[in-house]
Amino acid sequence: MENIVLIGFMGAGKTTIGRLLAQKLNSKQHDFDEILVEQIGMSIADYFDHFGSEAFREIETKVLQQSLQLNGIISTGGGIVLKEENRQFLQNNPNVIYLQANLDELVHRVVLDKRNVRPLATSKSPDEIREVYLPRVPLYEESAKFVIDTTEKTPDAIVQEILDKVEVI
Ligand SMILES: Nc1ncnc2c1ncn2[C@@H]1O[C@H](COP(=O)(O)OP(=O)(O)O)[C@@H](O)[C@H]1O
Ligand SMILES: O=C(O)C1=C[C@@H](OP(=O)(O)O)[C@@H](O)[C@H](O)C1
Ligand SMILES: [Mg+2]
Repeated sequence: MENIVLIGFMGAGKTTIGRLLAQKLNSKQHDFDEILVEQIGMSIADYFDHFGSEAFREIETKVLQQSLQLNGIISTGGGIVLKEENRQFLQNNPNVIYLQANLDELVHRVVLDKRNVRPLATSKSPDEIREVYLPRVPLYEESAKFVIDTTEKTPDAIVQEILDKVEVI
């Protein structure tokens, strides 16, 4: 099976949808949230505090390069498109899906998600989150083969939409 790579802003559902897709396809999920925490040996929030975002982005790029060699469902982190180098890797992959939602819904989901502390979104105002979001939109668009609007859709409906779009055999 070709891999399927999910990109998009924080709260887009990359982790949630990736998990469901992997179950449905009887495949493995490679989730950046989990892989990065394991590699850095602390929470992402603590890593940002101690070492800063640049160091985090370096590790994230290595994780992307390793993950793209694997089969399965790859749930990236929302900042993966910031580096040109990463965008090129993504453009060379056949099944990169941009999970999109309107900003109000993304903010709402992130605020409600108590399992994850996101240094660039948790405890920020909606205006501050918009400042992070807006410059990223064209980067997600240029990195993806397919775009799926997840606003007001259930995870199951989104999974079905993805399966209708991509070649998974
Ligand atoms: N389609 C959806 N509708 C409603 N809530 C969702 C949807 N997808 C994800 N969520 C919720 O939004 C939060 C962030 O989801 P997550 O999968 O961690 O996003 P990401 O990995 O893209 O940051 C979680 O609380 C999750 O349950
Ligand atoms: O958008 C970002 O810069 C980030 C997104 C997070 O992952 P999710 O998109 O899975 O929340 C995580 O990698 C880190 O907090 C930075
Ligand atoms: Mg995630």
